[in-house]
Amino acid sequence: MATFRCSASAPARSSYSITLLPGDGIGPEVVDVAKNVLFVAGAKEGVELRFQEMLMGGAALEAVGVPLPDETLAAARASDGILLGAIGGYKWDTNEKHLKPETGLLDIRAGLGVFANLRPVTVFPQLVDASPLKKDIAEGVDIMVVRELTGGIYFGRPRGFGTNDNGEETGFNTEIYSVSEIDRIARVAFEVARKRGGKLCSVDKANVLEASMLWRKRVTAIASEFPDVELSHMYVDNAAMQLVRNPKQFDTIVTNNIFGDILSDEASMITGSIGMLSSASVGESGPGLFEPIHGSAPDIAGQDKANPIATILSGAILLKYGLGAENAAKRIETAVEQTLDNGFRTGDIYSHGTTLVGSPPRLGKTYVPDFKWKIHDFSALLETKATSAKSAPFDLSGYKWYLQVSPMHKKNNDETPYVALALILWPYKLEQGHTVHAVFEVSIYNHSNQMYCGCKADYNFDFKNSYSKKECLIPLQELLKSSSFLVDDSCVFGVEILKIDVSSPEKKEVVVQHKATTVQNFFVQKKGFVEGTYTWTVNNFHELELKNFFRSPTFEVGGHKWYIRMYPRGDRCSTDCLSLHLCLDASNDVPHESKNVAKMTLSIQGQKNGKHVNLTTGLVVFPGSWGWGWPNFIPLKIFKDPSEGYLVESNCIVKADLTIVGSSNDG
Ligand SMILES: NC(=O)C1=CN([C@@H]2O[C@H](COP(=O)(O)OP(=O)(O)OC[C@H]3O[C@@H](n4cnc5c(N)ncnc54)[C@H](O)[C@@H]3O)[C@@H](O)[C@H]2O)C=CC1
Ligand SMILES: CC(C)CC(=O)C(=O)O
Repeated sequence: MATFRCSASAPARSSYSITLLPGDGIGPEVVDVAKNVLFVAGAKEGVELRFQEMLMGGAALEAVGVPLPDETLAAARASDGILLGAIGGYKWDTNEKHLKPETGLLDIRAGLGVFANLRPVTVFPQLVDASPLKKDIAEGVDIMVVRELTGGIYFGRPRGFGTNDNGEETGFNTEIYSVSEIDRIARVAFEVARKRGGKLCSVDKANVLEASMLWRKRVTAIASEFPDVELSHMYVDNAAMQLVRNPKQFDTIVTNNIFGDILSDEASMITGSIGMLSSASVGESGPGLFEPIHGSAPDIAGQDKANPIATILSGAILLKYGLGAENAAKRIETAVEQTLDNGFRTGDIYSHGTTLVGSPPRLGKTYVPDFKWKIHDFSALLETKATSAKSAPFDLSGYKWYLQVSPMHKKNNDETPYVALALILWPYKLEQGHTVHAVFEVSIYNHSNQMYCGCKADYNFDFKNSYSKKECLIPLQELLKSSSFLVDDSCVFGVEILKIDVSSPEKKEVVVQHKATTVQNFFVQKKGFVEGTYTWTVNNFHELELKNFFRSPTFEVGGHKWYIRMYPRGDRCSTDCLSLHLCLDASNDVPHESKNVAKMTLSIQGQKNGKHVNLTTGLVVFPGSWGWGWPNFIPLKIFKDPSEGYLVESNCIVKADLTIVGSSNDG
């Protein structure tokens, strides 16, 4: 007799509503990823998923003052399935019980009547090395923990704080189970065990606790309904030990609420990380609640470190058991396996020789951007070894902006190259003392779900800080292997500027003018880059030093005439540095339709020890452009220090290396 709802038997439909409860900490990060995965898997199998995000936990406390708003419970009840991230955080740890995020979680479980919590503990062969247990112990482990979820000590009454006979403060809880509560979870567990290896181990503390004594009595009684399942009993302290000594002895475990909570966290480590364990909570009727077993992990929240697999797999069980959409679920399971096969790992499951990736929650859905930049022949861009490429400028709200892509950007302490984007504000229009605070989204187009996805960022631009921080979007290897982002060796990047605040002596607010989208194409030359080098020896620096700037003779590379401009005391954007720019000669006629894209390196040669100062950037030759360079090329103190060898007597040597890597046009 099946006593829990499994909608594999529900009538197949093609459209379902899913309630998302992102919650707190890493909850929104992992739910965002899982949502995208669910969307794509569903779409590929003709299953339309309509998502509705509701408040819960600390997020709900902040917004409406309660951890489980009535609307959230109502929306969850009315939907076909619920995907929950995690709740909780330091901020609410000392709140009164009814104002704790955890109370919201207990209330939704009770409110939905999801008394049976199924937690699969499966060691992926690819992750055996990530397990802290020896390979021969961890390999092949496949356990199902069936945890009772709406009874026991988490809900039992009386509970509270009091005073004992000595006048001392006390805290107390009640571990209580009724026969019907035990019988129904036992039946679920026997059903589950019957479909698996046919072995059920009931875990309790019947040597001490009355609630456990009743538990053992009833589980034994229910066993008579399942003669094909072999039942054993184990005390919880022994079970905790056996799980690390010999986990393969277990097939299905059934236990109460608190023991299930603790033992499944322990068991998760056999698989490598708590970030791997999904769960399904089901009741006799109504939608199921699907959630990773981990909490909100405030220690890593917002740091791009969360492992989203537990939530992604919770999404897969939602599809399979919640909606009966087996094929879409299978797609997700296969995708997880392929990701692991391809060697991608978040930090919690990282092992030597694999590729460390951040959880990609940063790739949340973004607006369709103001500025779209399509890079054709992306792999050829990598061959140029360009550290970055810059778009031609686009105009917005009275300023000139650029997008910069760095295809191999490395974060601190992380060897993984990422494709990163930065927004650049052309600084020369900014007055001293003006700061432009821009809130923006940088994104990459996902061809699979036809969405731009990326992350939100903000930056205070001023005339000395014209490049925003580089925002890592996706590991380069992941981009190269994906069919979602890279199509025909092309990918599309974007930036949407959401808000601009200018603080200046006459403080003004700028209304972001969302005009027609600007589109640019960047065609990377597949081979045969045009290259040129020019060396300029300045013989009389001390004489020229009195000028604001001076220039080299003209030289020609790639059909353009160039010269180098030096500001011996720095340009208006520099701070005690020598400024160096590469400029286009006025006689250039730059065509409107297609502009050259180049990589340039300027260097000042070390004449004593061969230690040169080199700086490299990408540039686009567009009508009206006159130069590119660095206000702070080298501090004047170092440049003029005779021991450094950059200025010898009054001589210095400047070199320009130019490579035309492609062309750009307006799309
Ligand atoms: N279902 C839920 O929403 C649960 C919520 N909580 C709440 O979460 C908060 C933190 O509790 P903790 O005891 O620290 O447990 P936790 O599960 O949030 O974190 C324990 C450890 O595991 C790591 N971890 C967890 N999930 C991870 C993931 N996906 N990827 C990589 N590492 C991960 C964390 O960084 C931390 O070091 C508390 O407020 C607690 O009440 C705890 C357990 C369950
Ligand atoms: C946060 C608690 C309410 C529950 C818990 O730890 C869990 O169910 O994993």
